[in-house]
Amino acid sequence: MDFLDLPPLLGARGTLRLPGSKSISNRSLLLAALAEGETVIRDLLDSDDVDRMLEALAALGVECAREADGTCRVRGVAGPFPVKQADLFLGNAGTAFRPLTAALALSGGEYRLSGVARMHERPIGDLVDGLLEIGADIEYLGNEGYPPLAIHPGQAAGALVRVRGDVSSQFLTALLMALPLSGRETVIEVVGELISRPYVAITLDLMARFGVEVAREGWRRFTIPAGARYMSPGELFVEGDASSASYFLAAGAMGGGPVRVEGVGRHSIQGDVRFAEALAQLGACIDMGDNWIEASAPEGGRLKAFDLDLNHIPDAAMTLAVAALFADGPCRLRNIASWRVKETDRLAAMAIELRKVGATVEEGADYLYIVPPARLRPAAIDTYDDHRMAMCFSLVTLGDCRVRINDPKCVNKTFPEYFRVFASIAQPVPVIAIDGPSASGKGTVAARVAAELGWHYLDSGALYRLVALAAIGEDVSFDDETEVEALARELPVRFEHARILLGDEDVTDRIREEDCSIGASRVAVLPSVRAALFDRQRDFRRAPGLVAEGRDMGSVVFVDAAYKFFLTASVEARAQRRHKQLMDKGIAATLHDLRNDLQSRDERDAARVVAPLRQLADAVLVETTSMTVEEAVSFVLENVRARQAREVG
Ligand SMILES: Nc1ncnc2c1ncn2[C@@H]1O[C@H](COP(=O)(O)OP(=O)(O)OP(=O)(O)O)[C@@H](O)[C@H]1O
Ligand SMILES: Nc1ccn([C@@H]2O[C@H](COP(=O)(O)O)[C@@H](O)[C@H]2O)c(=O)n1
Repeated sequence: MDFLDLPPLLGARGTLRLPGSKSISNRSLLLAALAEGETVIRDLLDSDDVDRMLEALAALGVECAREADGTCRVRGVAGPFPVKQADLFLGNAGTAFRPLTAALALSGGEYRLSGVARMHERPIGDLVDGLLEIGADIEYLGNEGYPPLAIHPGQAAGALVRVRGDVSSQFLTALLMALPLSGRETVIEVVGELISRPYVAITLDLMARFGVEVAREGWRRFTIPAGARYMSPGELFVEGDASSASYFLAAGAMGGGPVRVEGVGRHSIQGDVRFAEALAQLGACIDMGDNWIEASAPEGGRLKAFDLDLNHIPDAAMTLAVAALFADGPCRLRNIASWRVKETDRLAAMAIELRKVGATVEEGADYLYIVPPARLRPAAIDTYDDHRMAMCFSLVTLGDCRVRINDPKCVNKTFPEYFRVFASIAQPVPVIAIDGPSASGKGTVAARVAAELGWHYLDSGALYRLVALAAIGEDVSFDDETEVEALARELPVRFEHARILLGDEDVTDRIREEDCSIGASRVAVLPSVRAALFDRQRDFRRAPGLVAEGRDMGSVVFVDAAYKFFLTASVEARAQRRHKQLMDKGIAATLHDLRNDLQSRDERDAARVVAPLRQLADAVLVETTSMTVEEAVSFVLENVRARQAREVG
């Protein structure tokens, strides 16, 4: 499975431009298609769901020309679709499937509508029932109440249509947008409590811009006037997506901030801008202009625990489920039953994935109760082909916690550039990677640099030495990959200050002995052993920073390290250093043997297929043959500080 590893973050700050709103993009396209005249839609979202709508409109005889700058010119057909037969595939785009079902039911043709497997699990029966009531002819091609559908020419022209409002507000939206095609006055009565009202408000607002004013009595009764016809407004700007804004605003609130999103603001027609109000209730500092919103952390640093009814912002509410991980107590998200019929069963999916990172979660029929963990746990997050799951869980990284996002391309549904934009505001926990051959002094230098900066320190070679020691203890051959890998995965190691414990035994000095040095370089050639130690090494990356030394720190384990060094010295100098080191510890060794041992270990490290020792193009060379330890440490520190100063400047 394709995945994306995101590093732990120190914080988030910056400014970004949001992609266009999915809800506005797909509604505008359909209204422009049904309208008289050409509509120039600016800042149209470029994503999978919009592509499905554009493909469908093209198949139905509507000319849509999309330009590189996000402008789309739509030549309206001034009424029902001219193409009277079409087979449409609509992926998992609810904003295309539901409105097109209604519009095609009133277009007098033969149509088939299908989608991906999940689309066929998402109910549409309430909308179909409403359309049947006014004389449409619609057939279920699979399960009763669900897509795929066949639409036959019908006599859809009733004066009163009833539709349930408590499953999806898109059913009402679909009827509202399609019924002007009948030309008659039609009343829509909502049965049950209407959920997600702000989305219906977007529909009404856009219909009005296309010349159709709907009379509304509360949220129960809507009247479309007789003779209503859509007229192009000429030009229409798509606002930035307020649901997409939620991830960045939450990042600002959880990661210090400020993070500013441009493209939505106080005049937005999207209900999800009210996510900013919810964040403010959690203590975040929110500022808002006509076309931007900015979020920063609460004064006290930590978000407040919350208990909120989130029916009005069902999509952005998912972001609050992840924000709950950062709250100062248990949180309750209420009235979110509609999550169950979205791209996936979001209530179940969210509960499962929140538990993976350490939260205690109670999943109710229409609520989540989330108890944040004392410390977040790294995890591989499954995304269920749901863009919002992927985007939400990227925020876990703000808890000083790495995270793997499985199937990250699911964000293409609404925000193909999400991870690139997220990286532009993210401040990863910095890593200094120091690689080099044996006895070059990288351990000594790395430990001192870490102490000087107050950062964590990783001696990755110690892990390979520990595996070798465990193999010796269990009488396992260094070449037995399966057995050695099992030892590496289970290694009961603890790093306590300067001591290393294997089980309860202090092995700090033992692993430096000759048999462990040779054993380490033998087990290090085994790919599955390296894989088994991979995450263990990455777990050392914690705020405020990490200095990691070894052979593949910059090339494999911390590829994104901000600072990479290759520390080396002549073989002669290294043999002498090691000799002195051993003499000081009272361990006998000859220079000749040490020299041979170093050379053979280096050759093995450089020749292996996986993660060979080599100097990377982006690593700074530190040639220490004629340097003191202090000089080598200063060189690294000065180089890092100079680059930090350049980055700040
Ligand atoms: N300029 C120098 N830079 C770093 N270490 C030096 C230098 N000069 C002498 N040394 C000494 O070299 C010895 C070997 O250093 P160290 O154990 O840090 O190397 P290493 O590269 O981590 O080795 P290994 O890969 O085998 O663990 C230490 O005793 C250290 O004090
Ligand atoms: N990132 C690393 C670190 C070490 N190794 C192997 O382990 C041996 C012991 O390492 P020391 O740094 O303690 O000398 C070393 O010879 C390497 O074979 C590695 O592969 N990758």
